[in-house]
Amino acid sequence: MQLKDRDLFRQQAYVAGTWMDAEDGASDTVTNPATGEKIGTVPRMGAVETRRAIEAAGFAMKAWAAMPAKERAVILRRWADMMVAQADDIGVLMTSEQGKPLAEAKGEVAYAASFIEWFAEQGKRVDGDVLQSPWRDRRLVVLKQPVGVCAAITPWNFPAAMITRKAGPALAAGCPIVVKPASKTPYTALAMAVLAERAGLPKGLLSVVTGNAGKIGGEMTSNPIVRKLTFTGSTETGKKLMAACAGTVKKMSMELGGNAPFIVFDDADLDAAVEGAIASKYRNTGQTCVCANRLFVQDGVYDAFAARLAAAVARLKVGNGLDEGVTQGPLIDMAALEKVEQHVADAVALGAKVAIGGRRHANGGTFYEPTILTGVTENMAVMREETFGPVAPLVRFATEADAIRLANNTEFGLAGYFYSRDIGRVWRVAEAMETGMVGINTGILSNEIGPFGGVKESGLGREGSKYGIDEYLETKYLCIAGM
Ligand SMILES: NC(=O)C1=CN([C@@H]2O[C@H](COP(=O)(O)OP(=O)(O)OC[C@H]3O[C@@H](n4cnc5c(N)ncnc54)[C@H](OP(=O)(O)O)[C@@H]3O)[C@@H](O)[C@H]2O)C=CC1
Ligand SMILES: O=C(O)CCCC(=O)O
Repeated sequence: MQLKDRDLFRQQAYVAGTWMDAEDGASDTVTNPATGEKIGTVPRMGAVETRRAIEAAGFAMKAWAAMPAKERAVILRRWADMMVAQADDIGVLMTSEQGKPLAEAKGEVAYAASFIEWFAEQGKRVDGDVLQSPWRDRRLVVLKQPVGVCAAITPWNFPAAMITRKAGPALAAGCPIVVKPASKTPYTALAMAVLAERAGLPKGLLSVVTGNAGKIGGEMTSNPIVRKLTFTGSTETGKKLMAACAGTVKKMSMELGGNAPFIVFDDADLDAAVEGAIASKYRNTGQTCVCANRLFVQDGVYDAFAARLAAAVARLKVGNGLDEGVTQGPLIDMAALEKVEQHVADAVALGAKVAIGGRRHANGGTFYEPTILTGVTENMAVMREETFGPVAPLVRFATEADAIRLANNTEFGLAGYFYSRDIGRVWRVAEAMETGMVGINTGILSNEIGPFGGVKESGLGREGSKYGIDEYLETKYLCIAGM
C-alpha cells in the first residue's frame, strides 16, 4: 500500500488510549478482496480487552461530560479536519481492505468527516427546557444528559462513515464510545483512531477493539457500564444483539438490512431514472443497505427503461478499485459472491431473463458482472432478500396501486425510491411507502443532515441530522418545590 503517512496503518488495536496486541497474542489476517493478498494482521481480542475499554470509557466520561460542548466541539472539529486532510491515505487503506473504487472511498472519508463536523456543532444545541407548572410553588425543569458509555458494532461496507455516524453524536453529547469494527475492514477504523489521538481526544473516550465478534459483542451487550448499543449490519445479527441487550435494558439504535424498492412510473424522466438507478443500485457494487434491491417499472416505459439501463450498465468498469476509471470493485468475499450467484440462478430457473451480465467477471476472485434481470416476478429470492450485489431485477407493473403493494410487500423498510413528475402522485406514493426514507427523482439520499434510519425490521432510531443526537441523550425531569 502506497501511503504518504505510513503511521496511519496500524496493526494494533486502540484500547483505553493505548495501542496494544491481544492479551493472548492472537491475531486475524486481513486480505484485499480485489487481489486476495494479505494486507496485514490485527489483534484477535475478546471479552477481557473489551472490558478494559469499557472501564476506561466509564472513567474518562466524567471529565468529558463536564466539559462545555463548545470545548468538545473544538477537538471534534480538529478530528474532522484531519480526516479530510488525510482522505487520500485513508481512501487507499479503505479501497485495499474493502474493495470500493478509490473515488468512492475518498468520498466516504469526506462523508465520515461530515458527521463529526455536524455533531460537533449540534452538541452546542443540546438544550433543556422549563415547563409550565400546574402548581404555584413548584418549577418543572427538563435536563438533557449524556446517556453514558456507548458501544458500537459496525459493518464492512462503510468502514469509516458507519463509525463516525455513531462516534460523532456520542462524543458531542458527552459520551465515550467503544467501537468494534468489522473484521474485514479494521484498518480504516484504526487510522481514524490515530487521527482522533492526534486531534487531542482524551484517552479512553474512543477505543477500537478488533477481534472476535461474539466475545466482544457478548461483553458489550452484557456489561452494565454500557448504557447504549448502536449497530449497523444485518437484521439477523441485530436481532441477536437486541435480545442480548435485554438483560441490562440498554438503549439501542439498530440500522439493519433493507430491500429498497425503486419505482419508475410512466410519467418519469427516463434519463434521470436511469442515472438514479445506476447510482442507487451499483454504488459500492450493490453493497449498501439503501441500494435499490427491486426495480418496479410501469408497462409503458418498461422496455425503454430496460434498454437504456442496459446501455448504462455496459459502460461500468469492473476492476481493482485502485485502478484508474474503475467504477465497480469486487464483492467483499466468496460468501457474498455465492449469494449473488444463487439469487441470479434462482430467478433464471423461475423464468427471469438475463439482459446483461449474469455471471462471474473474467477478473476471477469475487468480481461479478453488473447484471440486469428482466421478467422478474414476486416469487423469486431477489424480491424477498437483500442481494447485496450488482444485480438489478426489473419487475413490470400496471397501476400505481400495484406499485405500492409490491413495494411494501416486505418485512424491511429502510429506503425506497420512485420517479414521477406528477405532483399528486409524488405525495401519494411518498406517504404510502412503508420506509424510513424516500428518494423522489433521485437515487442518492444520504448526507449528514437528513435523518437516516428505517421502519419495520430495518431498525430503530435515526442517525445523522438534528434528531441523531437524541439517541445519545437521556431526558431528566426535575420537580423543584419550596419556591
Ligand atoms: N445494514 C447494513 O448496512 C449491512 C447489511 N449487511 C447484510 O448482512 C449480510 C451479511 O453480512 P455480515 O458482514 O455477515 O453482517 P453482520 O451483521 O454479521 O456484521 C456486521 C457487524 O456485526 C458483527 N457481528 C457479527 N455477528 C456478531 C455477534 N454475534 N455479536 C456481535 N457482533 C457481531 C460483525 O463482526 P465481524 O465482522 O467480526 O464478523 C460486524 O462488525 C450482507 O450480505 C447484507 O445483506 C451487511 C453489512 C451491512
Ligand atoms: O449501507 C449501509 O450500511 C448504510 C450506509 C449507506 C449510506 O449512508 O448511504
